[in-house]
Amino acid sequence: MSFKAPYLPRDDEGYTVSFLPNETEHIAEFFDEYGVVVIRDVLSPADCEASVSEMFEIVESNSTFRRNDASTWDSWPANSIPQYGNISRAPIFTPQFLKNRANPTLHSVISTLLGRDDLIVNHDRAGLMRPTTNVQTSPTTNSDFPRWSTKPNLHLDMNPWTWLSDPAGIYQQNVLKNLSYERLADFITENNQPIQSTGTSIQALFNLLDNKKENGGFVCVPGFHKHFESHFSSIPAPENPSAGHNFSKNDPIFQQAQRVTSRAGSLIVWDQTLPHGSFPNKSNQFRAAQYLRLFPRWLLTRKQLKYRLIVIFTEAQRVAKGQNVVWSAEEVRALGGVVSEE
Ligand SMILES: O=C(O)CCC(=O)C(=O)O
Repeated sequence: MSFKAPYLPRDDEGYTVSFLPNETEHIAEFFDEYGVVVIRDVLSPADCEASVSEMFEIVESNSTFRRNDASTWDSWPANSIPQYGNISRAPIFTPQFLKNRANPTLHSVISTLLGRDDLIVNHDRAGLMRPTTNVQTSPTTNSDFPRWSTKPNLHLDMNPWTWLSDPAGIYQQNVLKNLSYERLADFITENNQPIQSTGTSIQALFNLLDNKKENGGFVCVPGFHKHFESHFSSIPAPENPSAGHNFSKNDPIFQQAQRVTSRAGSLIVWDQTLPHGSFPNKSNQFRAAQYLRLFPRWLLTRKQLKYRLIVIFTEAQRVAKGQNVVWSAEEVRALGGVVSEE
C-alpha cells in the first residue's frame, strides 16, 4: 500500500490546529490538504452547556443514570448504541440541538467551504462517552471502568463502490426518493447517500466539551480523500452492497487513523470520503459530540421537504413539552424548510 496519511499538526495547547470562522482561506487550504478541518468558537460556552445538559436529560430519562452520581453510570438507555457512545438510536430534536443545527456560523462556514448556499442540515444522533479511569464513585473510592469503554471503529457512511461506479447517483437518488419521514430512521438513512456528481459531500460534528487525546472521540485518516478512488477501484465490490463500509482493525488504513482534538464549541468538518470513527475514552472526563451533515436541499422533493419539516417540528414540540421555541425564517430554512422559489 503506497498511501501514507499526513500527520495532523497540533497547536501550542496540543489540540489539532484550528481556525476561526472568518479565516476562510486557511479553512479551505487545510480542508483540501487533509480532508478534515477544525473551526473553533462556532458554538458559545452557553450553547455547549445547554447541549450537554440535554444529552444528560436524554440518558437520565431513559435509564437510572444520574449525571452527578458516578455510582449510577452503569445504567444506560436501552434504545441506544452503547458500543459507540450513542445515547439514542433515533435522531435528537431537543431545543438546543435544533438551535445548533440552525447555527448561522455553521451554515456560512460550510457554504463558503463548498461554494454553494443550497444546503440544509440533517437530524442525527449524539455521542456521550463515559469516563473510564479514576472515576470517583463514593467519597472514598476511585475506580477504573473498562466496561464503559467504547469500541475503536473506522468506517465510511456510504458505499464506496456505488460512489465510484455511479457518479450520477442513480442508486442513491432512488433511496432518497423513497424516504417518507414517517419513520424517524429515515433521517439516519438520508445520511449515507452522498452523490459524487453534486461535488464534495461533508459530514461534521460539534464538539461540546474540551476534548484532548485521552478523552476519546473523533478519529479520521487525513488525506485519504485523495487516495479513495485508487484504493477502492483496486478492491472488488462485495456481492451484497451495504450503505456503509467498516475497516477492520487489521486493515493498514485503520492503523493510520489519527485523533482530531478540539476545544468545546469547535466544529470538526470532514469529507465524506474520509474514513472516520472514534477511539475510546481513557480519561476521567466525559466526551460529548453532536453529529451533523449538510447536503443540497434539492436532493429531496418539495413534498418530502414539507413532510420532513412537519416531522421535525412535531418532534420538537413533543420533546420540548410545551416550552415555546420560536424560529426565525432563516433557521427554518437551514433546518430544511421549503422556500418560496421552490
Ligand atoms: O466522533 C465520533 O463519535 C464518530 C462520528 C462518526 O463516526 C460519524 O458521525 O459518522
